[in-house]
Amino acid sequence: MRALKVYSFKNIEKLISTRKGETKFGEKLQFVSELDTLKDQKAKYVLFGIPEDIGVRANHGKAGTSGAWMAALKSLVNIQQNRFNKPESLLLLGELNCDEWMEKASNLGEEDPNYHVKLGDLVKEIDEQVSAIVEKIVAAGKIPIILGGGHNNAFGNIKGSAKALKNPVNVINIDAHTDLRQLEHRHSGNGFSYAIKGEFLKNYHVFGLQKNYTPEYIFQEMEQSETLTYSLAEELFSEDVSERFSEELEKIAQADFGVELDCDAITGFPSSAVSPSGFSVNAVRRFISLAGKKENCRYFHICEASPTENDAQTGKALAYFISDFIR
Ligand SMILES: N=CN[C@@H](CCC(=O)O)C(=O)O
Repeated sequence: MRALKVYSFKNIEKLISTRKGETKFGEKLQFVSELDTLKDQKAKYVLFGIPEDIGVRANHGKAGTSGAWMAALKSLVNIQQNRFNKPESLLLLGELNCDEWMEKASNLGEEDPNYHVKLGDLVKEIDEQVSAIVEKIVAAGKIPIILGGGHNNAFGNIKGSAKALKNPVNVINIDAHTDLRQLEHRHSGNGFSYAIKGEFLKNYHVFGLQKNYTPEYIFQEMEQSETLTYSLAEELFSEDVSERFSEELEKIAQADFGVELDCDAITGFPSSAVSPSGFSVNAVRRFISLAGKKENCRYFHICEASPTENDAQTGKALAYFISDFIR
């Protein structure tokens, strides 16, 4: 965990716009000085960020997911503390300091024939750190909320949870893509393939998979498997989508499971693979709220958001997802 930057109140103090007579969420968040003391804390949820976009770049995607963490944090600390929002239940752990990896990635030449493979090597290093942090949080009996970063970090989340629980976990992934791409170099499109290979992932459901983004070999692979299932976005659009989500959630939530949200599942959401078609922000808020209430829910990962500079709306949406999950 050499790269974990543990936060204290000082790290967020300047982000909070205080107002007389009101208490902002950031004013009452919990902190810890060392990861090892987590189990003694009363907060149920532990939030940390992964400001990187190396996995996305290794997957030929649009860079920018490294900005999601700060955008989310700025909004989160400024929502209201009130009867609906209880910051005492959330411990702000900090961030995985990705500066060194980001620096190394930017020094790689895109003309290098091994450019993507070299980025993949950096992703592997990030994987190790993410899985070690998630393992510690889950082993302490807490629920990690991970804000990425690319969807490559699903691998570390799943591996860390499975190691802590000593069993493979289930996952429900709200996503336009399966991220079951080939076992080539590590990137944001094959986190779940590697989790299956490592025997960390058991039942996997993709909710909102889009027909236009999925290669035929992945459809075939999923159909041949007993553990991989999907709900097609095109079919969900004409149904009561929350009810369909609840049905799939019931199956996955029979055992320990994680919730993955790839923001490219949301219509027009600034993300690596932004899409003109998808779920509404409000529909996704409902899914998250339903999933967060399940007893077997072990982690929540929000990824692939790619806000532009001074894009407060994206940060707000990310903060709302966090507040919905812990409510
Ligand atoms: N995690 C996203 N994976 C998608 C999108 C790639 C992109 O960023 O454009 C995929 O591999 O198809």
